[in-house]
Amino acid sequence: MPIIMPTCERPPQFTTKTKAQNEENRPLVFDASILQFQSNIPSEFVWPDHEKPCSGPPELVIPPIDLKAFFSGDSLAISNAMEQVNLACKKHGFFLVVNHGIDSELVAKAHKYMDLFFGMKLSEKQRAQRKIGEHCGYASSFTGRFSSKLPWKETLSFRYCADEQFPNIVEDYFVNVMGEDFGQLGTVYQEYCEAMSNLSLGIMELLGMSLGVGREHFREFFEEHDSIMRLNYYPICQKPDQTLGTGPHCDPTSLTILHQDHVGGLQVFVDEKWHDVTPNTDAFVVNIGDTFMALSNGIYKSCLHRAVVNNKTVRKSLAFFLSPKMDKLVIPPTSLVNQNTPRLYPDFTWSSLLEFTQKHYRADMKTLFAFTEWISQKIN
Ligand SMILES: C=C1C[C@]23C[C@H]1CC[C@H]2[C@]1(C)CCC[C@@](C)(C(=O)O)[C@H]1[C@@H]3C(=O)O
Ligand SMILES: O=C(O)CCC(=O)C(=O)O
Ligand SMILES: [Fe+2]
Repeated sequence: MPIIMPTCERPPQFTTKTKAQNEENRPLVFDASILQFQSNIPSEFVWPDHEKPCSGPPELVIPPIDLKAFFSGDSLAISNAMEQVNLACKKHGFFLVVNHGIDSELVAKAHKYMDLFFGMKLSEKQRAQRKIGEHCGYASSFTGRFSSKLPWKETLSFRYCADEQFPNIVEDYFVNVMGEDFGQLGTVYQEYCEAMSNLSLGIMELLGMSLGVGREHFREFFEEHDSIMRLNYYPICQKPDQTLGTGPHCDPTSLTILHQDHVGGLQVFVDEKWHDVTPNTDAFVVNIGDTFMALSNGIYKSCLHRAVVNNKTVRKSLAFFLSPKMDKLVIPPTSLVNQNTPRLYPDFTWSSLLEFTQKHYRADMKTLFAFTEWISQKIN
């Protein structure tokens, strides 16, 4: 059965189809289990020359932050961690954390169950198919959402709420969407999200101290967070220099805690060039997102990053996107706003920014700028 065919009906906003792509009006399907063996890749997956992966990028070398030392109460360790975070977040919004206390067995199980889920037949995975305009569910390269610059990846995204009203939200998601047989898988990701929730609130203490607004400020802001867990699965690609696993972007969310496997592929844009982030399976990658950049009144930068693929092996990453309650107003602490640093962004809710990225704009490196333009036009 032919795997990649011209795209079918025109989803709103995201599709800039040419007539040729619609002539056959046949469904575009990204079935990685077959596509990865095709020597050429379809034009929809070929990125423009200026965005294609570059050969031999330098490695980003930054000292990991030792969280165990920070939480030990040792004043020197605390000031070191605050300084490291402050420098990194003011420059590129990216840092690594080690001695984080997350059970390595739990991380290993989370990766193992990704192999199980994404190794299923496409029709099985499509039982969790993500609907247009929604951010949860299974997506295979967003074929129904975008029509060019398609990412070479499959994803499964689901919600995690740190709210006792939803004590088993992840387990329930898997059982309700995929069936009772997926209960164990749901339990592992429930535990993983709980661990990510604790870790991200701990990092919020460090960020608050490093910005001089106190340990509790951002921890309290995110106490009842409504976050997104995303499993990224990057199939082997025969033409890895033609495409991208995830295009260049800043995460619209607040804080991303990412675990990449041993394969490597994450790149961060620093000093005007792309840098490889060498895999370190004992570390978590942490990056500032657009919403936290607004919360810090632009002092901390939303990290510009992307993911490349390869022709040898599958790559996987686990991304936890910390986000505030949907209706919570994103307003920086008053101490970060003064004559020298006036307000950079308008008040907004996370739900409005999320909706913007899901229904009106493909998140990239200019999302927050485009969003502020969009809401100012809506007001005027
Ligand atoms: C709120 C979100 C939208 C995306 C997933 C989370 C945080 C990162 C965003 C994303 C990964 C940025 C690049 C484009 C995107 C479409 C993707 O490649 O997956 C974005 C996600 C999304 O809109 O589904
Ligand atoms: O897979 C990676 O290393 C990066 C993925 C990413 O940036 C994302 O999902 O937002
Ligand atoms: Fe990202």
